[in-house]
Amino acid sequence: MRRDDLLAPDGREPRPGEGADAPCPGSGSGAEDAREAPVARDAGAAGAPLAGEVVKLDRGFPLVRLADGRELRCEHATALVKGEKVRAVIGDRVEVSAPDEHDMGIIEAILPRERAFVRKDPTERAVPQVLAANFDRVIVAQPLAEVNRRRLERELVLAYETGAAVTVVLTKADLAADDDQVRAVSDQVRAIAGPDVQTIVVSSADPSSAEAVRALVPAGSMAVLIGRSGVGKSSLVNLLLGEEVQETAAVREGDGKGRHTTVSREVIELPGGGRIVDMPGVRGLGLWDADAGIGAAFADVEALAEGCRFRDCRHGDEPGCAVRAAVEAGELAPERLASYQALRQETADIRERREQARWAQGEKASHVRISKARKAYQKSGHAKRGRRAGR
Ligand SMILES: Nc1nc2c(ncn2[C@@H]2O[C@H](COP(=O)(O)OP(=O)(O)OP(=O)(O)O)[C@@H](O)[C@H]2O)c(=O)[nH]1
Ligand SMILES: [Zn+2]
Repeated sequence: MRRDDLLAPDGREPRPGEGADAPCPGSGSGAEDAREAPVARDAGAAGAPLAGEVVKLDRGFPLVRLADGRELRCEHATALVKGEKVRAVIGDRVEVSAPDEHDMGIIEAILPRERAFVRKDPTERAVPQVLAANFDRVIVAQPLAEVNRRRLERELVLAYETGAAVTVVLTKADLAADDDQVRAVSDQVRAIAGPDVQTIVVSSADPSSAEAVRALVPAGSMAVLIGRSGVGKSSLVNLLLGEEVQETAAVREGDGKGRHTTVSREVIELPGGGRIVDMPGVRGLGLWDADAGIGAAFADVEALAEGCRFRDCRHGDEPGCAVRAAVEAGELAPERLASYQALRQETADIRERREQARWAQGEKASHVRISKARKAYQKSGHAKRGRRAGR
């Protein structure tokens, strides 16, 4: 997908589905089908496309909520997906048609995204993958008693890169040894996340702990919730809802169906009018465009780097490196510098792969142009005449 697909467009129409009453049920199959109202065929088929928003994505087809609140399963128009790997993602605003002969709607257009959460496609060498669009906040969940610093740094880079507001939620606080551990971990996380990021401690043993999170997702806004499997995202969503809507691991383990991992992505309406997307299955978080994200997540390192003698200092063994000096003076943790350098290297590598891919594609395209030109030439008869003349 082209980068400009992700850029901010103009003013927006009101979000379709805003103020809808019932929260979406869990990811169990079948439940959502019941809510799919048959679309007024003539409305779409008559010409004017219907505005909608992708509110659920699972292994099947996107579920689009139309401006009037009805929901419709959709497939992509062939013209939209031909050649390019364009797919509507959760939060996308789309235009759909509903032709008479189809039992599904057709996504004719995906409107430019105000914001997108993008990672490197884990199955491809140099292809981006958009996971969600048009949200206002990214909530990064980490288990308080087992914070994975490197994963947190990566999650923060990706979250910052979106340009949305960022919050860290430390989950399962009841598993902490004592209040001292809660305070110590919160302080460490604050040091990593930076002074602008709010860090909230929650526990499903204390439902009121989620209040501070709910306050960050006011009416009309949407948050996406990321974090590794089992960190307690679904449990947090249930706390925010005040009821069991998202199925959690414990529920599933109980019925002997093995470890549950949420597979669908859906927009969930919260009681206060805000909306949240539980983003499951985000295991690999390969960086795509991440320069701004790294700059924001490692603002401390970049501020120090201003003092390096060379503008392109890699903070290795260059003379006059202010960053290394800070490490040696004990002002910057060596592992933080190591993370910074590793993430910078990762973006440099992906950039190079993109260049290579672009180059290879350009070569393929010119090959096609040459063989087309050759065929046209041969068809025109010039080739034969040329050959005869050369004899
Ligand atoms: N002790 C304790 N356990 C919790 C808490 N929150 C969640 N858990 C447990 O942690 C496990 C995983 O919780 P989930 O909410 O399903 O985790 P998830 O992040 O949604 O996992 P995926 O759906 O795989 O992405 C379950 O067994 C929950 O009961 C908490 O605050 N305290
Ligand atoms: Zn340096």
